[in-house]
Amino acid sequence: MAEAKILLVEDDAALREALVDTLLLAQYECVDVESAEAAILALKGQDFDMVISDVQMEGIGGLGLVNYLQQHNAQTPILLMTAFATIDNAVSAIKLGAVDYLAKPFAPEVLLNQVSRYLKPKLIEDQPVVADERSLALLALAQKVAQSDASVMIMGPSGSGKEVLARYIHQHSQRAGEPFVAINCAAIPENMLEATLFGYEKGAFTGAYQACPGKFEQAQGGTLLLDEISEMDLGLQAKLLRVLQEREVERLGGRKTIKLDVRVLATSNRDLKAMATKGDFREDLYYRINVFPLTWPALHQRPADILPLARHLVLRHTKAAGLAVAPSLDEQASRRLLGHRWPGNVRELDNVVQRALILQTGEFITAKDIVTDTQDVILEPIGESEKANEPEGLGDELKAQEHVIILETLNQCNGSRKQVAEKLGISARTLRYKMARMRDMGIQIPA
Ligand SMILES: Nc1ncnc2c1ncn2[C@@H]1O[C@H](COP(=O)(O)OP(=O)(O)OP(=O)(O)O)[C@@H](O)[C@H]1O
Repeated sequence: MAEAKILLVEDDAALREALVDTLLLAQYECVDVESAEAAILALKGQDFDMVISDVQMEGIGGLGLVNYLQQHNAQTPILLMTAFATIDNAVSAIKLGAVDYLAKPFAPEVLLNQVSRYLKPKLIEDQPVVADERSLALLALAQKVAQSDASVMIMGPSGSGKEVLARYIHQHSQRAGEPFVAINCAAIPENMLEATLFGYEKGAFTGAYQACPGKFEQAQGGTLLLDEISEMDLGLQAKLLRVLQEREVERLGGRKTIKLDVRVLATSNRDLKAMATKGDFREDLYYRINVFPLTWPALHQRPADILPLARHLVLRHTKAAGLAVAPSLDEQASRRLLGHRWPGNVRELDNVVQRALILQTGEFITAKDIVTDTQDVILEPIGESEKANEPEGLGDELKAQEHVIILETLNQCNGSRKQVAEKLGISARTLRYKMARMRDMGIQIPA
């Protein structure tokens, strides 16, 4: 799926870091360089949807870069920034082909307003929403695996997002333009699963009034997801193994074999290896499908995902209901979400969000609107004694200390993200995510 990718050119390192933060938080992908020359090299190696560049830099500078773009990438919009906001500069930049001009200093919203005129934010609708380091690593791995044609076994507890990850792999694979077909092996009656998977000819069984292609054929050229594969009976597992080995399928009651070009993904929330050891799942099928295993941790093991996911789900349901404005989560509601253990994972969070949208009034979702699957009463706002019992009590305190350390170091380093990351011994990317989460919690971060 296309993502908006921006090339940022700025020779002031601290400002560059701050601008990258602003763009990343607004869901844009961003590559940053410190000169127009480096920008030209980057433009030769990859495609960008937009360039944002300083004007006054050593070398050919921003105006030289506008010239280059006009000659080589005329369709890529370039937005310029300069500390010397003279009307002359603005006029010459626009004459040369820049789409617009920002006078420094400017607020992050001003930049984002300008950018959004030329680009749509990254599509998040079908994409997994993640912020926790563990989930980010999983997604990066999934993206790599997507490039190959290997079978992937996606594991994780119920409702953790296995199907979302399967779609993500398909969308990032060479097969993205071809069909993605999912079949839930647990939801289809045992006696129908074989016909549904492999298809059948007219008259193959009572009720087969006309021929019907199976899911394998429907996924031709694309990806087939065998959801909850652990629920398939052993007899059918043997037939599935044969289809995967031979790469061809024969419809029930048919004589013709049909060559297949299908990538197979499977999911399970049970321990398939243990099932195979006990003889409840075919070991040979297990090894054929488990070429690359990917596992979602339970939601409570990736707490940084909870609030971004909740916001995403609020937006999704508000949009589906045709409402123009989505309510925000207030601090107490956020604390309650972070304090819950989420046995039902993201699906439970989805239910909780839907309930909250029914219960809430006004601009905010408050703690009393948060009713988890194990509750049947509307709660009072969290009191001090209750807070002490929350599993995340200690976590919150540590987090608060971390926030103070980050803010103090930012002050000491005059806002230079690079120096802060070095001083704290974390990567610039980790720092960005930590700051993003702090902003999400309403903490003001100096520019
Ligand atoms: N990372 C995510 N980003 C956005 N939505 C998510 C994410 N993870 C899960 N969801 C949403 O949560 C719900 C459950 O996800 P999904 O069906 O992928 O889980 P699952 O692990 O396949 O569940 P099951 O084990 O019951 O088959 C869906 O509505 C899905 O859109």
